[in-house]
Amino acid sequence: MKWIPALSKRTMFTYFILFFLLYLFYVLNTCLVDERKYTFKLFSLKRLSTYKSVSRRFAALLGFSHRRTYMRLRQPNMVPTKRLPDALVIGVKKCGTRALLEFLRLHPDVRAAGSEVHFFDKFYHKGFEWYRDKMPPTLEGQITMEKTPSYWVTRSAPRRVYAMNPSVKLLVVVRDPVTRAISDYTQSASKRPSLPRFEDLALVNSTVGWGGVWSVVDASWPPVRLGIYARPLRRWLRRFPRSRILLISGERLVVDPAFEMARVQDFLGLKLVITEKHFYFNSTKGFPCLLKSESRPTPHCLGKTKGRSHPHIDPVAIERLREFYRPYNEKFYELSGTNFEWP
Ligand SMILES: Nc1ncnc2c1ncn2[C@@H]1O[C@H](COP(=O)(O)OS(=O)(=O)O)[C@@H](OP(=O)(O)O)[C@H]1O
Repeated sequence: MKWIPALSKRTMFTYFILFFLLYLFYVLNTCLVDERKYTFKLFSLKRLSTYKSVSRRFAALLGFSHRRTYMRLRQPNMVPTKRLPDALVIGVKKCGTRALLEFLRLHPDVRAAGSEVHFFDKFYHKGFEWYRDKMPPTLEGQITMEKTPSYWVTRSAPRRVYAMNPSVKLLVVVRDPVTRAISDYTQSASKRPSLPRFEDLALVNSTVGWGGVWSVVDASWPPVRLGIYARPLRRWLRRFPRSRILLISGERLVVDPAFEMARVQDFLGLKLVITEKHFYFNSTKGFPCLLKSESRPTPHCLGKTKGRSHPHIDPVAIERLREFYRPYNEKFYELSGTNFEWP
């Protein structure tokens, strides 16, 4: 212990300062380590909010202040995390599912995967970890969402969705099945210009009893089959109560988006944020578009593939299709408890 008096006061003070700086450096690094990934975050002006929270943690670790804030930040749900969806847009193809999701994204409490994930139909074998990783990070109180219209007609989807979360909320956009079929056909024809006429695919010749030929609706053609909404709805209702499934009118989503979005926000338990002040009708496009918002600084419409002009269809074929769908629509109104009043 002889060496202690040998140290001058000045040397001891220098050592003290050095140790203190070392301690500060250690504490700062501890704060900068991402709690989930254990990687160091580099300083950048864009990360101002990160530094704000880091400074709070730093102060708290030093025992200065912000103790309560620090404790709050320590809770895992204050850090945005990827979660399995709380709500799904499960269908129906070509009924306005993209519009619904884009409108919902205006809500600060909604975070949705940008593209269709196709987990419950194509990638179920990849497991829930894979699915969760496709989701955007959300904060506690925010809703995680995804839309894949093909879930509606995937036979195993209701069981799989139920296995993920029996309390999940399901949204289904439906539209007059005749217009839906034409929209579906228009999309295919835009990719394959050599596609036969709609009328030739939707109607097939059938021989009737007395040897005559009569054209009947081809219910096996996917654009026609998909418009029989009663069958998939029955399958979903076997797993989920009607109160967990919201049916949205594709027609009203176009003529009165604010009204339909109020129903959606209510169903999802969100505060009413998306109102008529978010929309304007773009007469060139013939559809409602979005006014500038917090998330987008300029007004914008959905892309070119949404709201295409449809080819002229022979009114006789249209009438045949209407007759074909009528009993299925009635069944659908009965099951859903809503009369959509399609012609
Ligand atoms: N606001 C707005 N802007 C543009 N389009 C709108 C809008 N609201 C509803 N729609 C209708 O949405 C139809 C496309 O439906 P989906 O988004 O479900 O298509 S898809 O299944 O995802 O391919 C699309 O069908 P088409 O008109 O045949 O292109 C539109 O009729």
